[in-house]
Amino acid sequence: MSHGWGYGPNNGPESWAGEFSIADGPRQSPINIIPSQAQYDASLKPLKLKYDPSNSNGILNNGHSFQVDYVDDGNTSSPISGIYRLRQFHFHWGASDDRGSEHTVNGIKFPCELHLVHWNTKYASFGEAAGQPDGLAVVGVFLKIGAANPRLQNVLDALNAITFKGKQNNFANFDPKTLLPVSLDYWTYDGSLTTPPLLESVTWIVLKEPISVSPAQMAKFRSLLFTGEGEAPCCMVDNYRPPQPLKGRIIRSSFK
Ligand SMILES: CCc1c(F)c(F)c(S(N)(=O)=O)c(F)c1F
Ligand SMILES: [Zn+2]
Repeated sequence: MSHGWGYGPNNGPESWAGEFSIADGPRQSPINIIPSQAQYDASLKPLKLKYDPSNSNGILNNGHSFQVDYVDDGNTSSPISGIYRLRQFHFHWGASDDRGSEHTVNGIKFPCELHLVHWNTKYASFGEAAGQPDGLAVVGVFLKIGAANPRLQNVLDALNAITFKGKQNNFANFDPKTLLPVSLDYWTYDGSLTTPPLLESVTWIVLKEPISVSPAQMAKFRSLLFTGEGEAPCCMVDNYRPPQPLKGRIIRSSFK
């Protein structure tokens, strides 16, 4: 019997506050972004993302999503004001194309959302940074149904080997910068992890421009399982937390 948090009827986002009281905290994520209410901030720096593909370290089905991990003790890249290191990237998606993203824009849900998780190297480790209000920076990228995205294909082809929870495989020399859209215009706000432990340590950087994904590619995401080998299979879908109360926070934009 699998215990612990998840996305099912008995252990999903509405139940997380039972074990993680910060779920009702002042800076929870995701949120609904209303562009007309965002404040343009000319002092926001352009996003400079630079990664070393040789640091990609493997792909893992962690039972909630899948993630591509990066060796994060190498040289640093300075993607956001300060020195941040890429730790991993992962996705959230729906059972159908009408839902799946965590952030929404004017209440619109996208079928999928990519998260690139970075930590602030003013702290000694990811674990320490995750407990600090300025410890993490996550870049969020929406995926929108359209033409097949060739840059996603290497990642999707690797999913066949990690269908079950706990499965991992090599995944070398992948530059996640190739997944980013042309425009790096973004919204930014102070938030949290969107999964337990829901720590309020994330500066969110949500890109305005989505990348494309085809219906067939979305079916690849949905071929994963939340469950392990030998368990009754449960499709890995709808692994997203819905938008949380803004509680007076300001959303800033890097663009007019
Ligand atoms: C604890 C590892 C972890 C996650 F599992 C996670 F889902 C996210 S999220 N959805 O907020 O980007 C993180 F940022 C993160 F660091
Ligand atoms: Zn995420």
